[in-house]
Amino acid sequence: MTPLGRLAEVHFAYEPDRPVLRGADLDIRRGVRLAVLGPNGGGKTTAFRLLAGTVAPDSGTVEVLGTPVSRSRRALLELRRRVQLVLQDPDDQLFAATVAQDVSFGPINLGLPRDEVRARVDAALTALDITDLAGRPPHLLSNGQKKRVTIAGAVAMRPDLLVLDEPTAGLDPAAVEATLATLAELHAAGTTIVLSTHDVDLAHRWADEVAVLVDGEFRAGAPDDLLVDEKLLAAARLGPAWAPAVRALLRRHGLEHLSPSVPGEALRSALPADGRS
Ligand SMILES: Nc1ncnc2c1ncn2[C@@H]1O[C@H](COP(=O)(O)OP(=O)(O)OP(=O)(O)O)[C@@H](O)[C@H]1O
Repeated sequence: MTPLGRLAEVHFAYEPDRPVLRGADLDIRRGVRLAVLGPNGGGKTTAFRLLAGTVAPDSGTVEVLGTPVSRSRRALLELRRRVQLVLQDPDDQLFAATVAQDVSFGPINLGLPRDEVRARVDAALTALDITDLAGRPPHLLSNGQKKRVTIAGAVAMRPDLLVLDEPTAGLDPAAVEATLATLAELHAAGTTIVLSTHDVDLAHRWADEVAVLVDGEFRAGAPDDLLVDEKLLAAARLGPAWAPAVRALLRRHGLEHLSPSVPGEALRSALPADGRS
């Protein structure tokens, strides 16, 4: 089946002698939750920008639904319906006088009727739990609130593929959980989601697939397989993950039905007595 998004043998450099992607291959299957991990400056944002058509590869192909991404005006407008990229820093994306105006910008640009725009904006603000912010100027919001507004703006476009650059960076733990819960709802509603993160445990518990970007190339696979590879994690400057280790421990005790993300008390009461001390 044609993947929703694909990078094949992609080479890319902003400056000729500083390659960022060096033959990168990545398939994004429809319906997947894919976490992309890698060191600072590794090229995660760049790969996302290629998918969104804001930069073009030096060689290789970038495709969305089997069609090469073209940067003509018309093609980019069509691409915006399919792929929405939420940047890491919300200040790079927010510019309207109010939150509601900001979220309505994309749907208005699509030329949708006014009622449809209003319905989409209402639905997006509700999905992100920010209806109370609708009339506020974005620049007066906290970073976490701004992040939710930028995600709402992308959601209002009803994309097939939602790409989020470090959506949980800088959020307090409750906001991280709220963001993940929202992403779970969007995913359940049929959106394919790709996010980047430096948090291996978050990737492990959230993603169906992970892709680790090292030396300009992706290694992709199942979280349980890839995120226990200490050499790979070290190469990607990522810390060792607790979750895969806990899962292995649970398996050893015949408790594989429990999730490593089960809160501590439930886990303790479920562990055999010798594991409790
Ligand atoms: N507009 C630009 N012009 C020149 N170099 C750039 C530009 N944008 C990014 N780079 C360089 O490209 C490389 C990859 O950057 P990119 O932002 O894709 O990495 P990243 O994996 O998203 O990093 P981080 O984890 O820090 O967000 C870095 O070395 C960066 O300095």
